[in-house]
Amino acid sequence: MSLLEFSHVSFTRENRTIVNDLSLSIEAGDFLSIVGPSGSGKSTLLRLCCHLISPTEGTIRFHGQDLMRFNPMELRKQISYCFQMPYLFGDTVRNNLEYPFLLRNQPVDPDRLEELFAAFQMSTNNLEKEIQNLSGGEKQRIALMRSIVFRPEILLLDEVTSALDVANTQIVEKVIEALNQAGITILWITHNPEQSRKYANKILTIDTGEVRSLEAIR
Ligand SMILES: Nc1ncnc2c1ncn2[C@@H]1O[C@H](COP(=O)(O)OP(=O)(O)OP(=O)(O)O)[C@@H](O)[C@H]1O
Repeated sequence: MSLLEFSHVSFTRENRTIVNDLSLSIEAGDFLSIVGPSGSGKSTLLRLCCHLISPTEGTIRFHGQDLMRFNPMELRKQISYCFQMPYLFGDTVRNNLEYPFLLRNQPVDPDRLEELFAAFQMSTNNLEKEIQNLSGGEKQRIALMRSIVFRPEILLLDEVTSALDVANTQIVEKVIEALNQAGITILWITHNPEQSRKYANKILTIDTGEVRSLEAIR
């Protein structure tokens, strides 16, 4: 059984088909790069994966069960989505990184937060920084940290290095590679052709909402 399976999925809005009859199987441990022109439906595909939107037609199965039947809040603990435009809330970085613990009624684990900052080669002093004072690249990394405080089963990444310099892009790539090596399934939208081939075992090319190719490269 595939971990996540799309069969004949379409998504239509305002008489426009954004995803068209898409079928795709994602296996546990896959590292899938998603590429394709702007507006081809890549983000829409990720939104479908964690039930931020529902298919107009077709079925998505997670562990063999209809994704629409999972409680969306519970589902998003297992399938975590890191948005293209980092969405941070509250006043400080700490508010954002403590939120996943609150959601699970668990005490905040300072060691886990330290471990995350160490992985991203950032100082824990950033915890007290105000969101409005963060750079675009800092926001991107804090949003990514928040998505992985608790390791999800599937991590959905939407151009998460677009605001980062070369050095920080490499740091983030290594974090993501390590997560995949630890068994987390990754679906990663990237516009960078080199990045798309560096770590992935499969490359999905979509265009006008349809699968153009699914290439196994490892
Ligand atoms: N809920 C919606 N209602 C109407 N149009 C939508 C909706 N969601 C997406 N679209 C449109 O569908 C198309 C595909 O959008 P999507 O964000 O999935 O593309 P993308 O491949 O991720 O693009 P980019 O690479 O530029 O981020 C776009 O033209 C977008 O405006």
